Amino acid sequence: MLRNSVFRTVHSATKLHVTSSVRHYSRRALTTMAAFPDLRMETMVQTTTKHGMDVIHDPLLSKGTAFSLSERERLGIRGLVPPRTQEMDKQLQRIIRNLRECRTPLEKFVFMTALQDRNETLYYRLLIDNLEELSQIIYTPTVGEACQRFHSIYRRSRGMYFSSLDRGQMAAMVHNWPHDQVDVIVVTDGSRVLGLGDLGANGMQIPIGKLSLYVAGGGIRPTSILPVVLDVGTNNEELLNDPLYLGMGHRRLEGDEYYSFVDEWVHAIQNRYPNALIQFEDFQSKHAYNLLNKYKDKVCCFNDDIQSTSAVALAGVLASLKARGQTFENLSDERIICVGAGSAGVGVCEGIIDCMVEQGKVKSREEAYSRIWMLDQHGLIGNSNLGSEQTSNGERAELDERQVCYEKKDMKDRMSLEEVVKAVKPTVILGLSGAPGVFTEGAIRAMADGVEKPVVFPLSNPTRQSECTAEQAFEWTDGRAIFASGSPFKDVEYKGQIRKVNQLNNSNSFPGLGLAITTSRATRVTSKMFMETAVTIANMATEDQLKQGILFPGMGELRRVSKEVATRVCEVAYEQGLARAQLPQGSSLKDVIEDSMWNPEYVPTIRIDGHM
Ligand SMILES: O=C([O-])CC(=O)C(=O)O
Ligand SMILES: [Mg+2]
Repeated sequence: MLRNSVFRTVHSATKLHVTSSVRHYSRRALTTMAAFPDLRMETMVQTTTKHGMDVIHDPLLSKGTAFSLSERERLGIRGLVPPRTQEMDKQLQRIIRNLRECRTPLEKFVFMTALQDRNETLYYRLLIDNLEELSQIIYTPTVGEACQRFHSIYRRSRGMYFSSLDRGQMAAMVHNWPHDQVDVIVVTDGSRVLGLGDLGANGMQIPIGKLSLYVAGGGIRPTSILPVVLDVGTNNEELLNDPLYLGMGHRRLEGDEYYSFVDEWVHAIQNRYPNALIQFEDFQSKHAYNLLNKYKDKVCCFNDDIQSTSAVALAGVLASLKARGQTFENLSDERIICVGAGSAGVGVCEGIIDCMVEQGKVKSREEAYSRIWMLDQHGLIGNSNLGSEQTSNGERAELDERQVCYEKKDMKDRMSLEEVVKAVKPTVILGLSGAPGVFTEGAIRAMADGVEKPVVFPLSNPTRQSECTAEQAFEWTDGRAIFASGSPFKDVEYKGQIRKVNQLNNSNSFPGLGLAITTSRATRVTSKMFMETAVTIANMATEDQLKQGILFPGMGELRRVSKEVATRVCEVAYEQGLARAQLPQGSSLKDVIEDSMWNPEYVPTIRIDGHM
């Protein structure tokens, strides 16, 4: 099958389809290929200048025991691997057997990392074929533990680190990355890793995990991704005092120093990879919005925690409307409580407000704000002139301009969740607090007293940080809840009946977005793209699934979800005049998207000399 439309015209004369690693293809190489029996016409090939052990030890080239005899001959690896050539299915059998012998999720994580470091094709095949199970290892929740233990389990480098030692050097340093084409970069400063707080340079596992899903779910090429940590220090005392910690041993840069550091990095990246999509990930709230606002109109970038979380949460609420026998237009009639007023909480609520305003059923943005009650760690953002409940969480810092919009003038400040629930009778409760257990039994039972089908979405990650468990949600609502969580839970048996859980995670959104940006070569990421992502995801479940409480396809169908999302986002990119790629004539957008997705399979490797 044709993999990359860019090469369609270049190679149509030779009827030869090549992988994107092949940039320049000489007549000599073509003649050489014809001389080898495993290279048929109508096949894809990859080329390398490497030889011998260097091929075996390059995870992007290695096929382990799957090199054919003629490949072994021409790559100089005859005798360097066991004699029997094994097909990928046999390799997978061995890998799965070994994986099953790992006792803990963290052991599985280390095992998966080792596989990725040996043979990326096999790693992605295994991941795609077992996404439901293995996303829980390489992504949330296990990736959280892997970050906490990063400096203990560290084996081999992956990605790039830019530290406070590198100021003034970044424009040169980016050229150390070995690939000329980079489509997607995920960058973190490790300051708010999932709901686990400041983990400094240990946060590297997050960009690596996210990018694995870009490849597995969104079909981005493994050579075109770049995981990055901006090591601006850490304020985590435990890490600062740990001699094995691998990041910079000083406190975080702040203020101008911090922003000029990030600025230098963005410029360096723009210089070498002007077309790359930059995903800001797990930045603490105080910087997340500032960085997004600074770069979103200048650079092709977005903030995953603000914008993807917002898209999937909106998708969840919209799909839940259908599951409750209503339509998307009923969004403005919802009464929504959001627990968590950080960048994720505010981002999610802004997405919902944007959608209410776009639908035109509210008269003003202010009216839309009145549908959402926001709580932070101190309680409701209410009116302190009406009195204020004391909490044990110290003083509340001054609210920022985004949080202030949610202030409820007619309610006492700092009311507890349970009090707010009793006063408001919410239809939806969202958790973006990173605070495990804040959805208390009293609050959820009170919610279930007020509505027939309470929508309960504890979205904090990893699983241990979830605002409540799936079991609790069903127990406390007499099995009536519509449930979605950020990290995976198992379906729940309630009074002999199965209650369905949904995983409502950013991963439903970002791989498809990346695929769309890469295919269309869009120059910017817009809020319209996220809103359409939400609507696309919300339309994916069938009537039958909605009746069972399934709001959208699970992680196992990430490739299908990403394809749908990418198709719609691509359309938006063209509608908004942001796309630069010329689409091939006569193909549907969906086919172009499908064709551009990388699929892990072994293709014949040929050796070329470095001068071709
Ligand atoms: O990584 C995830 O599972 C979702 C996310 O971005 C976060 O919780 O920060
Ligand atoms: Mg995140």
